[in-house]
Parts: sequence; structure tokens; C-alpha cells
Amino acid sequence: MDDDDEVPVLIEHDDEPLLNEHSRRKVPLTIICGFLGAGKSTLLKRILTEQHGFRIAVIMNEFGDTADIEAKTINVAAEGEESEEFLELANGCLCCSIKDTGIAAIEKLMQRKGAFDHILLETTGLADPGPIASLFWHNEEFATGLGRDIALDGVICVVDAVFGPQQMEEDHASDTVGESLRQIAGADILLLNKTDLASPESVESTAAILRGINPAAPIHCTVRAQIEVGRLLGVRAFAAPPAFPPVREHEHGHEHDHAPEPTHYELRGISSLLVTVPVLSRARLDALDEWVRTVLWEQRLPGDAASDASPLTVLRCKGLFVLDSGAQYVLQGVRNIYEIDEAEDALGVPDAGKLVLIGTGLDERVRRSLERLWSAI
Ligand SMILES: Nc1nc2c(ncn2[C@@H]2O[C@H](COP(=O)(O)OP(=O)(O)OP(=O)(O)O)[C@@H](O)[C@H]2O)c(=O)[nH]1
Repeated sequence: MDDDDEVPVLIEHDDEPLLNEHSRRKVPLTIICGFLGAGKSTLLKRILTEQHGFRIAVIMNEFGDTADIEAKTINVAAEGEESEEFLELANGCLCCSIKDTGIAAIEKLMQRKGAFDHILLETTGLADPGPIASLFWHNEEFATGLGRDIALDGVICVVDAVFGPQQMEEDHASDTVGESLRQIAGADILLLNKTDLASPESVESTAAILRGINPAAPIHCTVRAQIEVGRLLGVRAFAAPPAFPPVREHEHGHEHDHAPEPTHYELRGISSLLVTVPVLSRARLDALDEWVRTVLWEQRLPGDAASDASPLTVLRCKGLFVLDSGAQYVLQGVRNIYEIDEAEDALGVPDAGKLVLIGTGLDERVRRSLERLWSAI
């Protein structure tokens, strides 16, 4: 990156849409969560020490087990009073250790706005990324405090290729969805790490579970979290159209060794549903918006009473809808908050849209309810 590119240039944006103005000025934030021992620290260490050209501020709860970063890295800056908590690293990254939970750390960090282009927040001890994700997303218009300066870029979940399946197996939660499954559900990118320690078959079967739980998140298989940083950051998971895998339910003759992607999946209470959405008229898009609102806000299918079926909850939803006018709309939802916005950069001309819902009680009944929406006159 050029030095010239790094200097923020102040431009008058008065005549531009509010959203663009916001997104241009905000600092993107990526959340890293993951299973115990899966390789989160390994990933952070990589980011903090490799030459990748990004100026990333990494927030860790404590330097703790990544302490050798300090020993190895160069240029531990004596930056006035805050030197205990901030390290400026040789590759341009900023390492920030805070004992408090995320928010205080981020507030402190934002006093140094301009010294970094991206924030990476490790959420050790925060089992479910959902609440913090929704804090930084969604309230573009009425953002206050940190929400005004920071935009959620995406949530990365690191899964252990060796112990992941067992961790998911043991992750029982009596009346709700277990933590590891919530982390997978809430992720925009899945890193299946430690693949050197598992057989290719077992890596594939774990990947299949991940795809089943979260069909909208790309899965990267890694060894020692080795991955190009550019594939993790700047994904704009909450603004760009989601990259769905192809829906293969009605397709034949594909040269694939493994079974087609499931379009409905259940694992210990969590379920996901992947639905192909035909080209919609404006009126149908409005009807779909109302459907999503009813499901997310009232936890029931339109036309059903709330109590007469298994509980319907949506932890995460993503969608890409194509209108007959050619416009594309993106749905993003975290729990009961969602938005449907016109895509800023439309991806080619897909001939159909897609919708993925991840949560509980999402079965074929839900698919049929959706399909009725577009078959209705
Ligand atoms: N063989 C192998 N070992 C790995 C890989 N990734 C990480 N490790 C090792 O696995 C151990 C745990 O990795 P960490 O990066 O500390 O995992 P973590 O997710 O930060 O762990 P916690 O913060 O304790 O949950 C360390 O000893 C790493 O060196 C990998 O891909 N292959």
C-alpha cells in the first residue's frame, strides 16, 4: 500500500447518500471467535508478525499466551502513558491488550483513530459473538458512540479440525443451542484449522457439518491458521451480497465426491435452511420483508399462531434477492434485527436469489411457507 493511500483525505460528501458517507468513514471491525484451543492465538500471532500490508489494530483480552510476540517484535513503542497497553509492531499493526471486555478496549483504541485501518477483536471468554456483532451492526442511522465510528466487517470462527466434531458433540445445552454451534451459526467466515492433524476424510466430514449449520459462510481449511489476511478482512459481510454456495437440490450429474450441500440441516437443536428465491416483483419483495419481520419479531410463521409449533428462532439470516427490474437486494439479520437494502455492488446477474436462515425450528414447514409467498397470486 502506498503511503499516499494511507492518508485519509477529507472530501465533502454532502451530496452523497448517508450510508456511503458512513461506511467510508467508519473503521471496519472483525470479530474472531472460536473453539477452545482451535488456533485463535496462532491466527493473531500471524497477523501481528507477518508482512501483509494491512494496518490492523488487534484487541486481545490480554497479551498473555502471545507474550512472545513482544519478545520477538521489534519496535515496542514507548507511546506515553498508554505504552503498557499498546504495542506498535514492525509490520504496522497495533496490538492492544485490555483486561476489560471488548467495549472499553475499543473506546480506548478509537482515541488513536487514524493509526490503523482495521480492528480485529478477539473474543476470548465470549462464547457467543451474536450480541457484540449486533452492537456494531444495524444502527447506521441512529448510531451513537462507537457505532458511529465502527462498522462490523465480519465474524470469523476458528474451528479445530481435530477436536471440533467432539466439541460440537459434547456441547449440550439443555433447552437452547450450545455455544460452539452458536459460534458457527454467527460466523461469516469459518476457518477449519489444524487440518494437518486430521485425515482428509475427517476434515471433509467436519466441513460438511459446518456447511450444514452455516451454508452462507465460506470455509477455509488451514494449517497453523495460514491464510492470506485479505481473505479474512474487508469482506464487508454485512454490506456486500453474501457468497452462497450453489444450491444443488434439483441438480444431477455433478462431478462431486461428496453429497450435495444440504438445504435443510439439524444438529442438536440448531437448524439451517437454504432456500432458492426466484426473481421477485417489488410487491413480492415487500411480502418477503413482511414474512421476515413476522418470523424474526414474532417467532412464528405468518398464518400460524405463535404457540402451535416448535419454537422458531433465527440467530442469523442472510439473503440475496433479485428483482425483475434487475436490482439486487441484500438481507442481513442478527437475531431479531434485520435489514434489506439494495446491494451497493451487485454481483453479476444471478438468475435467482437465495435465503439462508440459521436458528431453531427451521424445517420444511418454513420452506413451504416461503414458497407459498412467491407462488401466491
Ligand atoms: N499441528 C498443528 N498445531 C496447531 C495448529 N494451529 C495451532 N496449533 C497449536 O495448537 C495449540 C493451540 O493453539 P492456539 O492458537 O493457542 O489456540 P487458541 O484458540 O488461541 O486457544 P485458546 O485461546 O486457549 O482457546 C498451540 O500449541 C498451537 O501451536 C495447526 O494447524 N496444526
